[in-house]
Amino acid sequence: MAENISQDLKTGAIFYHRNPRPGKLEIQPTKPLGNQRDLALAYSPGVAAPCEAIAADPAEAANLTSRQNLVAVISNGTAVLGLGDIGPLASKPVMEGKAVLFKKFSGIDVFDIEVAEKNVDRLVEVIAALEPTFGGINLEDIKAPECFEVEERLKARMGIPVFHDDQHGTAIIVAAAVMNALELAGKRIGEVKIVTSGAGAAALACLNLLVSLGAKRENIWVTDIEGVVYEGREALMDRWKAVYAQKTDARTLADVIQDADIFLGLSAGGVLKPALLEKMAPRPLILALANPYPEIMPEEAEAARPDAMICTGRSDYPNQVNNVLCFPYIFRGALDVGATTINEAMKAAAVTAIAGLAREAPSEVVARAYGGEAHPFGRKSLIPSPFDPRLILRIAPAVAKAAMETGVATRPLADLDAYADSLTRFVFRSGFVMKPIFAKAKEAPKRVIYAEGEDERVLRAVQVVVEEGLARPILIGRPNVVETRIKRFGLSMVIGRHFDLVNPDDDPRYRDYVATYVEAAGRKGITPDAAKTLVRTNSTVIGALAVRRGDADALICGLEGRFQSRLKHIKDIIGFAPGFREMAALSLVITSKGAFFLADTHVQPNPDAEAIADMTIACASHVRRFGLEPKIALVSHSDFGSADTPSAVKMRKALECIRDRAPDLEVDGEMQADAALSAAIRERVYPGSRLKGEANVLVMPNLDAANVAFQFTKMLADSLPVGPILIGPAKPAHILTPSVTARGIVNLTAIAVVEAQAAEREPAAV
Ligand SMILES: NC(=O)C1=CN([C@@H]2O[C@H](COP(=O)(O)OP(=O)(O)OC[C@H]3O[C@@H](n4cnc5c(N)ncnc54)[C@H](OP(=O)(O)O)[C@@H]3O)[C@@H](O)[C@H]2O)C=CC1
Ligand SMILES: CC(=O)C(=O)O
Ligand SMILES: [Mg+2]
Repeated sequence: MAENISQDLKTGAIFYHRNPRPGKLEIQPTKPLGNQRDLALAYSPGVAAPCEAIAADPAEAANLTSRQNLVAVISNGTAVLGLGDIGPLASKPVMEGKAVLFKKFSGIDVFDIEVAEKNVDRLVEVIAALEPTFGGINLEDIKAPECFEVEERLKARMGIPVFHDDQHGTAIIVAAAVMNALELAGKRIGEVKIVTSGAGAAALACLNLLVSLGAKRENIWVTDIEGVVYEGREALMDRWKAVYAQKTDARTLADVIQDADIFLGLSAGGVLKPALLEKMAPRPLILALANPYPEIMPEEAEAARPDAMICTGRSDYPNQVNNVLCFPYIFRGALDVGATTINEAMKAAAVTAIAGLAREAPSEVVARAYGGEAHPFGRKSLIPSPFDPRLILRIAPAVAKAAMETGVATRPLADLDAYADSLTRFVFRSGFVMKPIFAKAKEAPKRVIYAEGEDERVLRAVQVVVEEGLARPILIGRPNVVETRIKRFGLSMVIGRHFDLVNPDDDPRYRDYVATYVEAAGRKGITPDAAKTLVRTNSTVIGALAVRRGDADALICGLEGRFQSRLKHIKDIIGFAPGFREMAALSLVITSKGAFFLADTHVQPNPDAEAIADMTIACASHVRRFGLEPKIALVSHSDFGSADTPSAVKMRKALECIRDRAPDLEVDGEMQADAALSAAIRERVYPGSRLKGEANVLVMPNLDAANVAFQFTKMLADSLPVGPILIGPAKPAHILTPSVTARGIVNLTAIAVVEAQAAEREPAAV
């Protein structure tokens, strides 16, 4: 079928695999190996200690080696995609590809193992002997019927999960699509007629799973290259296929497709002719899943049957049935509880989780992956997209729970909710650090007004805010525009029910807002006429006035335009919190090495020592809201008095002010950034610093330093930025930057709600 891949894609794929170095994988150590001692720990003689511990107690292998996170993807190359028996060496790019997907989607390490062996007995021996190395075995692209026997025998022999993905991964996704399609068509699984093209690994496994979910064997008609599988047929039969043999005179697909509700194609391209579709039952489900060229192209199927729901294996059409929707996550759940097998209950849990996710509102990541075109649940969105970041969050915990309930978990989890939360590390890297903020926000959600209520990122964020119960959103925007966009982006929130709307073209409070604006900013150059215009046209002004008047508890504005002009409106209208002479911005970067707060990244070009002290003390209370104890470094080019430049002197003076005003803060300076982040380096330049360990708050001498450090870390460390958190307004207000994502807006919303809660308790707290 390779001739059906475009020449452009072929050339691109060869280039991709060849450059900049051959293949798609490398192995990375996870422990340091920087000196003699590391060498002695990692290898001889130190390594003897973990060896002995495992010899004494094999369960220790899960604590002392990478085994519990290591899966073997094993093929003998006999049924590679739809390419057939191209041999183990030629299958290696597919197996390396699976390794990449395992790692990227669920953090699982994989050794791809291509075995030159077709004999079932010998293949089983080779694979069974690998048990000490791995936490699980993913069999791949081994042809039917041998694959059935290989898997059955390995499952019986091995104490770790053995999962032939072409069978069960495919079956799980197909079952989820079938459940959702039947729901939309108003049909019951026990009553539908299913016809297959293909009676191989994938097709038979799909049928077995559908039968376990309620499909009736007598309603299933199997066809393959020899035609209908009937009782008494001798050519190309095996005992797995024979299970579905019908007592019939029908011999071809055309003979059995009459009134079929489901066509399940797992065979070869082009075998389903449009004329046959006309015979199918109303609202049929067509699963044309041969790769890369389906049994029928979706355009042809749709032309013949406009009422059909259509799935293919391809990424360029809706409803892509691809086993990547499942294998990274079913193994994640299985490995995390030390499952000895992947059983029927675990598979059923995965089906339910996938089917359920398709019914949730589409996520921002999915919309971006599909150029803004994500379909809400319906005939074009029967199953989730492979890019849906929620797959791991839904599937892995469901699978882990099912493993525990059926007694196959050797390391059961004490707290499944905590486990589900921990999986956010694979998705939203802000997950852990933001967790306490989200939890606090949900306790007492506040009214947050969004100045750019028509913006796509804001609308997507507000959908999440509503679903997670973080705040009561108020959007500034025109009702018809907001409504149309909600529909276009496939969101489910409803004006008035889930959020409120301020229509800038027509709001009964217009006169009151103008009066408030004149009262707040009349002495700052805002004339009554200017106020009238701005209250109609400037959504930041409207939002800030709503916060000042108590119609909202916090403001989120920005995305596009100038930070400083928004800041001026906030200063003019909301004003300063008691004790503040200036505002400042605290930005958080979450990296693989930890979370670091930087100040002032956006507001004061060159703060004096007093202003540095003000912002440092204010930052400390913000950092505590994240459940973190602030460990603050006043950073500079100078290390504890090594230079007397004006900025070094300023930072030393700032330290004195802070020590006077907040003697208990763990803060020191001035110091270089490496001394801030490494206690060992700090100890060398100044033994006895009050700052211990690694700083988590770095206060910079000026805006250039802070902003450059922030942007540099954001880009080079592949980190996730949160903020900027505006410090110093009388009530919470934040200005988004152009690069913010919907997830970033959700984060800032939660922060604003927690600030509003604090401001309610203690007005000086913002
Ligand atoms: N979208 C997805 O997620 C997945 C798609 N697939 C695709 O499904 C197909 C089958 O894979 P798999 O089950 O692993 O392979 P197998 O080799 O185990 O099975 C192939 C089956 O298709 C039958 N077949 C082949 N050609 C025809 C034809 N012209 N008409 C009718 N039946 C035919 C074969 O019959 P016989 O044995 O008699 O030759 C056999 O029953 C491949 O195209 C593969 O890429 C597989 C897994 C996942
Ligand atoms: C997707 C897959 O596993 C196959 O086509 O074989
Ligand atoms: Mg495969």
